[in-house]
Amino acid sequence: MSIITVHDKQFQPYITAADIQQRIAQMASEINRDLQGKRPLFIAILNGSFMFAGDMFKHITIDAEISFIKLVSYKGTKSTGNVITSIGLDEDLYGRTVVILEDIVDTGKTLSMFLPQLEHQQPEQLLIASLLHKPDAQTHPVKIDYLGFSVPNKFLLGYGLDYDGLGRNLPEIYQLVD
Ligand SMILES: O=P(O)(O)OC[C@H]1O[C@H](OP(=O)(O)OP(=O)(O)O)[C@H](O)[C@@H]1O
Ligand code: HPA
Repeated sequence: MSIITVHDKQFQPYITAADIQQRIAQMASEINRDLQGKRPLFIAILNGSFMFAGDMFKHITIDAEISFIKLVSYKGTKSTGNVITSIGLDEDLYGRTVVILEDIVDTGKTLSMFLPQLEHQQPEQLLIASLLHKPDAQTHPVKIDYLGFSVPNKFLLGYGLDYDGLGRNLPEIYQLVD
């Protein structure tokens, strides 16, 4: 692995494909152990989580379902501010064990705005699995139940994460060179 250029910026190798795969297998085995008999519904948040979700789900050996949703942000009223809603969620979450699959929790804003909408449907359990977390960037509290890697507050690329549309196809994760 070496330094790559995407658009106008340089990125250096940060997490190898092998390390990502190994960590995901460990996360999946924790989930298999914890959620045995619960028939969890995994909800993957597009676009970024598509690779993580696919690789994670291959390691899930208990009965489980998966659904993919896209979050849409729009301007609410003066009192509600910006609102995040989802498209593509057809399942009824009432009484279900739900596991959200995210590629990254950065500021935490996306999930902290969206999770109350899921909680409103009264799932039995609402769990978060995120491949990456930037604790130093977080401004909105989000409790992550299954975490792949805690990372510094630097822009990342690859394995689903993009820089202006490019780089999602990289099998490893790169860090912006500053
Ligand atoms: O914790 P936050 O600061 O809210 O950032 C995390 C969110 O940002 C990314 O999505 P993005 O909105 O870039 O869309 P994408 O998945 O389509 O790239 C990522 O997939 C998370 O959903
Ligand atoms: O570090 C990042 N890289 C790409 N997309 C992102 N979305 C939130 N954080 C990031």
